[in-house]
Amino acid sequence: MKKPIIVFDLDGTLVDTAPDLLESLNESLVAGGLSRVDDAAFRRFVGHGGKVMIERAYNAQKRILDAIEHDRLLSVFLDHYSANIPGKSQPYPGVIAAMDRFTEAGYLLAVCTNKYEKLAISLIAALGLGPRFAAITGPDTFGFRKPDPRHLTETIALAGGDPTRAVMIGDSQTDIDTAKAAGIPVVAVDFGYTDRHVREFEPSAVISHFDELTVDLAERLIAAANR
Ligand SMILES: O=C(O)COP(=O)(O)O
Ligand SMILES: [Mg+2]
Repeated sequence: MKKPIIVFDLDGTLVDTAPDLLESLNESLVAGGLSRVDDAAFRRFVGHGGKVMIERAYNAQKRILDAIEHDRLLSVFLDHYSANIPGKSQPYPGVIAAMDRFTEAGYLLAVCTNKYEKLAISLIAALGLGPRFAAITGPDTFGFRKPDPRHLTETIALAGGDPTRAVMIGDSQTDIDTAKAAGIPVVAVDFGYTDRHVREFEPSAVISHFDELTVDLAERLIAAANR
């Protein structure tokens, strides 16, 4: 029988990557002659990967970005980001203990992120978390990215998890929309990267600390989804 599975989003959910993403974004904006952005602005731009983040920062400064310049700045961003992994990034409080609880209860763990797969794998490895995950997938793993539900369903399949006993954990509208489209319950953390409160996107549950992510909560959400 396939195992139940918890699928984590990465940026803003599993790991607080904001200081490093912001630094690398600013590196690319300065390379393009734009002003640096602050942490609050960054939270409006993140969620769909580095390329969209740069595009949103450009739009906010009312500048036109052609395809060649976009690719050049994405390279600046990616080179800076990958050279600095893990930087100041840290797993959120309580997330390691939460992963231990689920592993002990027989769950698989996976990561489904809009960060490129290579960056996600190297960040997770640098934090010493790699062996915990049955799959780590990015937008380039299958060729579709959240909110396309196939990014989530294919991650579950790759990990060997049971799609009828799966829960997604995320911090943004992107994650909530993805899970809903896949028919999978979703727990939103309220400490991640979004400029609107996650409650507005109507997740199955909201938590403010990983201590609240119990096996009992996951089982209740799975039971409700299968009724
Ligand atoms: O890098 C991003 O824009 C989002 O990454 P996430 O899907 O792990 O939140
Ligand atoms: Mg996120």
